[in-house]
Amino acid sequence: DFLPPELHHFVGFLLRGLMARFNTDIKIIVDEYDGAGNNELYSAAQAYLGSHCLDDARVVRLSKRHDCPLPTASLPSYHTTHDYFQGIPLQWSSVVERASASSSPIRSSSLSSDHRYLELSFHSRHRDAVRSQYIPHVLAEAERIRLLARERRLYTNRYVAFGDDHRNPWSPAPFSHPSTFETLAIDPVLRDEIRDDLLRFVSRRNYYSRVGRAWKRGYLLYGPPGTGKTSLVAAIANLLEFDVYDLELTAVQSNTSLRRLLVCTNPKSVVVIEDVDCSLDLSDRKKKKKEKKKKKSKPDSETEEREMDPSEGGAGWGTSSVNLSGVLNFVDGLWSSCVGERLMIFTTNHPERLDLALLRPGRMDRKFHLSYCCPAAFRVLASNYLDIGDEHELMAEAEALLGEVDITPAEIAEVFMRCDGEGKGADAAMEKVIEEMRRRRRKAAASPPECGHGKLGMENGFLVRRDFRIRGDDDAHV
Ligand SMILES: Nc1ncnc2c1ncn2[C@@H]1O[C@H](COP(=O)(O)OP(=O)(O)OP(=O)(O)O)[C@@H](O)[C@H]1O
Repeated sequence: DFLPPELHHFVGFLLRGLMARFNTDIKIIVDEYDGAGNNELYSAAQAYLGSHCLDDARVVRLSKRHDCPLPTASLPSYHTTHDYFQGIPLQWSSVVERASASSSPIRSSSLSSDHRYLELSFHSRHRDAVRSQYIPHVLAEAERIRLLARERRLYTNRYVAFGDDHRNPWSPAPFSHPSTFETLAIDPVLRDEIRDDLLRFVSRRNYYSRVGRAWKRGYLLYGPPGTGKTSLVAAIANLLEFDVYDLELTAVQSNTSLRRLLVCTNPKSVVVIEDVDCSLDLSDRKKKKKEKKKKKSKPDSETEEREMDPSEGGAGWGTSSVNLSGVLNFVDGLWSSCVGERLMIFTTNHPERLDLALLRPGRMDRKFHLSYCCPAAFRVLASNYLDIGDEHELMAEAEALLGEVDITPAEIAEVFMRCDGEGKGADAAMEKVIEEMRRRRRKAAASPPECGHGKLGMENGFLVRRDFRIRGDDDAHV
């Protein structure tokens, strides 16, 4: 009190200098923000200290993120904990400076008004060991803790639709589609083949890394509408307990956005693009070139008409500028180096409209044809919807008719749904379906064979396109 303020300052300065000579401790300050954003070292140290504190500290701060089943621990503010690394005693303190008390330039650049930091103290003789070994150790441990938490994530699978929130384009919801491989009415051989392929895929983490391939698989599900493509996607997600990312290509602005979306997906996910032939122009480039040539040779008025035809699609439908190259990269680009297994499923009613580059193995590893209802699939539907089996008196007739007419599982399911379950209702439902199939058979017998061109088929497991035109019964040009 007797000293003038200037002397105060000077004496304080001298005393601090003197104490520093005797004090051999060193302090490292790890700020929460580093001026440009979050300081990764701060988060890593908090994760490291959290797991450390859980073991022996008297006070621990716990928090839980919505997508993580386990809470994460950290060192509470204004608390201190001790650590030993290779015999070096270390002390960590969590400090918060209120806005008015702090003069840090970093605080002003952060969003929070408080300045949070961790203070690491240790003896000066350990300076090198701390810098070159302890800090990397903290970072590595934090990464290990992060991966462990991720692995322990509960995969109650989610349905994630593509939304318009720019920062979080995927809007998740719990996935609870009831479709399973047991309820699916498809050829049992095909069903088992798909199931085996999926189970082999998910169990082959090491195999994929050994052969130098990204751990991903692409499926093309093709076939007429109502044959169970969407139901199969749901059954796959349920079988593997994967999240479903439902992507609407036309809603994606650009190839870059498409890539960004994919990077935002989690491991153990199915990315689905339904009716891919309808969303963008991903048609065969060779075919398009031929068509262009044809167009040039046609009169002007006809050309204009074709240019206006929206059914031709084309990159840039609506406001989207996603094109074939973007989709090819999306399916098989460098993004696939993202950690974890991913399944990509495209569905279409018209596989012949897709560019062959999209169909090649590596992009579409397997192509599954879901076709009209076969007898085995019919039995599954009859059992699920009507609770009847092979012994039903009309079963044999229904199965015989299925060999003659095309009817989809969706159409049969709809007839079954309209009747009241077991007993008389089941008989009536069977009769209705049989009547409908008889009607189709009569119609088919009365009408001439259909003209068409460009058919798709499977040959030795490969998708093959045969360009041919049928003009009549015995006038087929291949
Ligand atoms: N194979 C099937 N097994 C069981 N149910 C089916 C099957 N196929 C169709 N269904 C029934 O028909 C409805 C339509 O099926 P789904 O949407 O899976 O067909 P899709 O092939 O995806 O049709 P689209 O090509 O028009 O999208 C579903 O609600 C489902 O109940």
